[in-house]
Amino acid sequence: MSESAGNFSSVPVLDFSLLDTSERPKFIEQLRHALINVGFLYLANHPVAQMDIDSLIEYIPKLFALPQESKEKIKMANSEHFLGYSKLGAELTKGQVDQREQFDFATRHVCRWKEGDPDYYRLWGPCQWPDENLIPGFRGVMERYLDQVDALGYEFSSLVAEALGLPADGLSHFYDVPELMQHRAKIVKYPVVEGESDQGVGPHYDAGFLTFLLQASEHRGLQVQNLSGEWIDAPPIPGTFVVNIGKALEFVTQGLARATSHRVLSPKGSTPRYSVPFFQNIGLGVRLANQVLDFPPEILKLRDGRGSVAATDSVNFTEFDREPSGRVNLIGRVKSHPDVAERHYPELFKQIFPNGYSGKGSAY
Ligand SMILES: O=C(O)CCC(=O)C(=O)O
Ligand SMILES: [Fe+2]
Repeated sequence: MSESAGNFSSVPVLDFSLLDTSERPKFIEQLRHALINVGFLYLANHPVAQMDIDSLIEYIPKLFALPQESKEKIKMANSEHFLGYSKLGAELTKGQVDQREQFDFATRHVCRWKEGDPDYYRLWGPCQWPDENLIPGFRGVMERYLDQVDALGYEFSSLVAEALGLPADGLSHFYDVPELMQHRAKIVKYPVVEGESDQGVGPHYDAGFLTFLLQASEHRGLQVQNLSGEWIDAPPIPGTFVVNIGKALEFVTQGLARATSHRVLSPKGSTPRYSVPFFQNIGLGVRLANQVLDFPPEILKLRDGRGSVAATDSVNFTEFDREPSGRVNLIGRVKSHPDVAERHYPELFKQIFPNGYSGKGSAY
């Protein structure tokens, strides 16, 4: 194993409350290290209300316990926005079935697509919510949660800018116009599985800027890959988010902020693992290749000292060098959810799956 700084053996914990103290520079320094060398961090003492988090965590088993037919009523296949319910085994990562059941939600948004617009404008739109009578109060709690993580995401990206030697608003033009932004979140159940595969979700990168992950039960399972390719555990730490970097942020920071490959193993024991990842997006029309940022040489030096990333199984979202962000996202969605794509994006589906979808294709 090489000695480079990127060969981390655990994920650092950062204390958000330092920002209001004289120790602010320490936070920024730790953030810089985590961005460049790890690509993952835990965020403790963050501003999202613990009461709302606790209440969301309480709702999750109830959400999955809804009658199957009421879950199917809001299935993702209904939605050209890829929002809604996916039953166990409906999603692929790199052509392998993920053993997870999930609901995809998003921050409030009205679809802006109209005739003649690029098809990726259809990616964003309203959520499908479960019947309020069956799970009273859930929608309100989830919306409050999404609003708060949304705000944290913007605040955090200005800290990322600062840590990498940019002005605090150095990344904000990627967010387009806030009213036109939509961020997505999943509520996920990883059941205990019997059989050969323990792929909760296979090795992958996230697409966007930042991901804020709530580990909503006590199970281990999340693992992140260090530079030499070893899988490092990121067990749940109560009261924290796991924050990681997506491919878009890696691209625009010239690899300073690392998108780190990660996966989830199915839980052992007798109870399911639950999690809630929130994916912070950038504007659909932004072409990252046209956005060149100027980083101080001493920061770029830290990246160069890190060493390069070992070969990894995660190969998704490689199109940022030529396609607008929305198109990269849409391609990712088509590969993960071919059934939804076949229904709503038949042309693109045919391009990506020219021989149809066999259940074993070349999907992520
Ligand atoms: O469930 C988790 O802990 C992580 C999920 C994840 O990495 C993803 O959905 O992108
Ligand atoms: Fe992920």
